[in-house]
Amino acid sequence: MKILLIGYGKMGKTIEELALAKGHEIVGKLTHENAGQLSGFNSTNTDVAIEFTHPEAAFDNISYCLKNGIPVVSGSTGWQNRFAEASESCKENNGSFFYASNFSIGVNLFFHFNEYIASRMQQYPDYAVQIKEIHHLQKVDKPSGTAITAAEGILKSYPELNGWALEENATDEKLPIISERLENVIGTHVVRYATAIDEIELSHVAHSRTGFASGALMAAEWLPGRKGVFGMKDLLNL
Ligand SMILES: NC(=O)C1=CN([C@@H]2O[C@H](COP(=O)(O)OP(=O)(O)OC[C@H]3O[C@@H](n4cnc5c(N)ncnc54)[C@H](OP(=O)(O)O)[C@@H]3O)[C@@H](O)[C@H]2O)C=CC1
Ligand SMILES: O=C(O)C1=N[C@H](C(=O)O)C[C@H](O)C1
Repeated sequence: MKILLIGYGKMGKTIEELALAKGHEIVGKLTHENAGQLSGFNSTNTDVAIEFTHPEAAFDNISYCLKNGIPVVSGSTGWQNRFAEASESCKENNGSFFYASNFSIGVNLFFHFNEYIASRMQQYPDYAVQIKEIHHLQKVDKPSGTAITAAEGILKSYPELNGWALEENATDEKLPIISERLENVIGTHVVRYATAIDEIELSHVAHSRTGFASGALMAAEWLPGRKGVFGMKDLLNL
């Protein structure tokens, strides 16, 4: 496949390595410096774009692909306020759009178990629920996209909670998310149910970016030829 990498940072480079090993061709590698070259790509020279950039850049990159007939896989986080608009653009353009806040199979299993555990724990109100995420110092958004997806999975079973909030802004009716930034942490997520007596935790710890990159590549191989908005539940049948 002819793959366009929109974003050639930590994720773009890891995806490139896996894609080349699988015999794919990289037709472009876009960063801040050459972002203007995006206008040279279209459905005649690109089979699929993989977009891992920045909260400020993701929506425009995805829109460009959808308007120009390029199936697009995006993992950028921190732009969820425009996700509905991107989905609408996908419909209007009869496009192909795959989004995941986290592409690793392990995290998607974690999401699945998280929803099940929340549905059971909701019956034990003594247990206070919270999420903690830890990432490297370069991460620009907080909380992580993964923590937000996990929060949404919990909130389905906790109608008494009115959304999530970062711990520093949380009130009693919000699901608190603690965000920590530490050197060289790839991505750690923990859901904790605690009383004064004991606690129960579900955690996922990424040891490298390979899981994110291989999931994104799997999505890129799967997407072309399918029309609509898709996610990991579609790919993994979870
Ligand atoms: N869904 C998932 O599984 C995962 C998601 N992520 C998310 O992916 C995103 C990228 O992460 P990561 O690779 O670690 O970040 P990096 O900062 O390492 O790389 C970002 C890349 O995007 C480029 N970029 C920024 N703006 C634009 C633009 N307008 N057009 C083209 N390229 C642009 C940067 O260019 P330059 O270097 O010139 O600034 C850089 O090459 C983040 O939002 C992160 O949260 C990360 C890991 C997994
Ligand atoms: O920025 C990162 O590095 C990561 N971002 C994603 C997120 O915000 O959830 C996924 C992963 O945790 C790594």
